[in-house]
Amino acid sequence: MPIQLYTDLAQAQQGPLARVAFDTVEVPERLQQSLDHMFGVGTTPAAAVDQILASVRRDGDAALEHWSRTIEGVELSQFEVDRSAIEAAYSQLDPLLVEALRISAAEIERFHRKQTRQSWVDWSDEGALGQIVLPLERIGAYAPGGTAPLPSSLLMGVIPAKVAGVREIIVCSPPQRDTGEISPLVLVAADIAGVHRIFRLGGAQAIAAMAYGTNSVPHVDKIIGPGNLFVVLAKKAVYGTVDIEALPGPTETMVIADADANPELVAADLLAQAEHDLLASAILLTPSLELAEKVQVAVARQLEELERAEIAAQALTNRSGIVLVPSLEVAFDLSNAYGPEHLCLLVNDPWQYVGKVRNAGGIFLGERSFEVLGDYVAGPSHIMPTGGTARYASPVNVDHFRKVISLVGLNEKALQRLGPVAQRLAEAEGLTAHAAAVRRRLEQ
Ligand SMILES: NC(=O)c1ccc[n+]([C@@H]2O[C@H](COP(=O)([O-])OP(=O)(O)OC[C@H]3O[C@@H](n4cnc5c(N)ncnc54)[C@H](O)[C@@H]3O)[C@@H](O)[C@H]2O)c1
Ligand SMILES: N[C@H](CO)Cc1c[nH]c[nH+]1
Ligand SMILES: [Zn+2]
Repeated sequence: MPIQLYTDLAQAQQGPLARVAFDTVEVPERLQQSLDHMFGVGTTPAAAVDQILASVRRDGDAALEHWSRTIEGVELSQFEVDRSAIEAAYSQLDPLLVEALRISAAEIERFHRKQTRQSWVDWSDEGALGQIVLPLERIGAYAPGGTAPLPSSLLMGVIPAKVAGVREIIVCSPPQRDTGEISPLVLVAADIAGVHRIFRLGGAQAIAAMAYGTNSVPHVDKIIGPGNLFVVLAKKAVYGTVDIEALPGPTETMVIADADANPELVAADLLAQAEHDLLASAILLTPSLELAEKVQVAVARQLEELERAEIAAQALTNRSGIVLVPSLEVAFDLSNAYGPEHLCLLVNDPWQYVGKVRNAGGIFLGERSFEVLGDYVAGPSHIMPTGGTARYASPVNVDHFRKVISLVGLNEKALQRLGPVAQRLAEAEGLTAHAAAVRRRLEQ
């Protein structure tokens, strides 16, 4: 069976439910072979990423050319896509597909327009305090495209930035191995989303280019967007030089299902996310042994029909499983400890469980409100935290593209009330210049 059934909870906690840090993740054989080949035998993903980042920082465009040749297998002398290629991309797509991208973009925009946060100033007889809310100046969005171009991820990252009012949005996405070009789907999505500049760059080298800047690629204030292990490790490493929104890495789905769930649909939802990446994870928690066994059989059968069966099968073996739990209560405890990117509730009356969820990127309620709808058109950004980071991180949203400046406009009355307090605290900290700045005013 391609997906293991765990009837022993302790075993599941050592297996698929165990959280492994991004930089110590067990590397699938196929990936290790490509690392051995390009970076030397035994190189870890983290060491490869460090090497890429250091060289782009040092050698700029020359390093980008080198890594595009070595990793992507394409010769690039120009990284930026010009306008004519974007216009040509429209003619390569079925108009119905362009329409689907537009509908998706409109739904994402509609959802994110709800996320309003205004500047405010609060006046009183002591003067005013407030906050100025400003959009970031320039952000970089990463649109994945290694194993498949993901125009949906571009829309999910860029549209919230647009709604926030970011002045300049650049995008990096990997060139396709056969053409050396970004997929027309991604180019059209970028145009619909209102991207300003787009670069044919993938993986850690794309993240390095946007973080440090090169002659061709401007450095940005913040990098957002999902990606594979290389993208996640690179974003983690450049944090501080730039901001990042979170660490949305290889897709994770956790399904909690009861005995009444439809095993064919549960299997379909697990496979839909397993097909993303060798390191994707798809986990079912259920108190019903009958459902667990039916899902196991359905996964095996449906897997055979998939074009990406090889990737999905590896993901199912590596980091996935069906776990028999004593009760739904225990399922929610396990889910909160794991903090999945997606939590799908295929149970009777799913709304009654929402209050039990403390850690998850997104909750999908019921059979008709499944994750693939969220992947494309529901409205919330599908860029969600993975690797357990849902304990503290959120899906991409408008606030990721805004910053706050505090406003302090106090008057004499406030000085008389608060000045002595500040002076006392300054003296307690041994900061006599601070204390003097207060005292001089109080003595005037
Ligand atoms: N969490 C989320 O919100 C979310 C959303 C969408 C997609 N995803 C995830 O995004 C990922 C997309 O992955 P992908 O691989 O298709 O595309 P990708 O664009 O993220 O990564 C491809 C790039 O990885 C680099 N790379 C690949 N193998 C390498 C190697 N051996 N050494 C150095 N660099 C290497 C290459 O530069 C390549 O262009 C998946 O894991 C998917 O699950 C996550
Ligand atoms: N499931 C992914 C988020 O983890 C997003 C995606 C893009 N395309 C299809 N699915
Ligand atoms: Zn998906």
